[in-house]
Amino acid sequence: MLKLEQVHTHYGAVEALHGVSVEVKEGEIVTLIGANGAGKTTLLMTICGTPRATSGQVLFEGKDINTIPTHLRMQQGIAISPEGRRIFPELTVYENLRMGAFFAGNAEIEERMEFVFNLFPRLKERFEQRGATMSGGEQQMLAIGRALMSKPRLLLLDEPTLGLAPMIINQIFDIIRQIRDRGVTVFLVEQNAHKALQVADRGYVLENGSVVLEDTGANLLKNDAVRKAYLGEL
Ligand SMILES: Nc1ncnc2c1ncn2[C@@H]1O[C@H](COP(=O)(O)OP(=O)(O)OP(=O)(O)O)[C@@H](O)[C@H]1O
Repeated sequence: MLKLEQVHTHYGAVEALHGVSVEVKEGEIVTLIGANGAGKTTLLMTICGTPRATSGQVLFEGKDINTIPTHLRMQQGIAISPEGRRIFPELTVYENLRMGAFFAGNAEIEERMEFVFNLFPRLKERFEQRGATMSGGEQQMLAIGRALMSKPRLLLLDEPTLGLAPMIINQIFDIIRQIRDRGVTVFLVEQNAHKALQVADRGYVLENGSVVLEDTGANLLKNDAVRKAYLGEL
């Protein structure tokens, strides 16, 4: 579904990704782990097109999307729940969700809203509440729900459990599984390596802008280098 081949991304003269190749197949949950500053957010944003890859290919369903602008990539079926959630604090839950389906007609919005409320009953209960007044976990649910409102085939999640309490973290991982089971492919960036690899079909380890390991989630959990650097074991 998604294939990055030898992708290089720069911020000005500084190269943040040094020839990264990553694949996400339809129906998978793929996890990307890595230390602070490794380039995880840059990788997700390169898929979205801000910034664009300076060389290499970003293929979505076989087509190179690197030359098309971000909003057209979204129209092709990619959505992101960004780092830090970036919900609209002054808007209500309902209004935030509508912003995620900007180009859809009313009937379609209702259908998508039902899909989101089914996954997140809490959002339905609070649909008139302003974003800013929601708890961290609720805001994260709203950010994921808003991304789902564009009816993506590929959902990119950037650190969805950052700063949340353990119980909420478990809920979010449970919801990620449910999203995949309902037909949306997931590419997940996480610092919470243990849970993120548990939920993953496959995973990648990014270090200093390069992929250094790739394997099934189960094998990465057993890998000595991963256990030492990312799981606090050994
Ligand atoms: N807008 C920017 N301008 C210049 N350099 C940037 C910019 N955004 C990120 N970088 C640099 O690119 C590198 C990768 O950053 P990135 O945010 O992708 O890492 P990350 O793995 O997501 O880290 P974190 O887990 O801390 O979010 C870092 O060296 C960072 O300083």
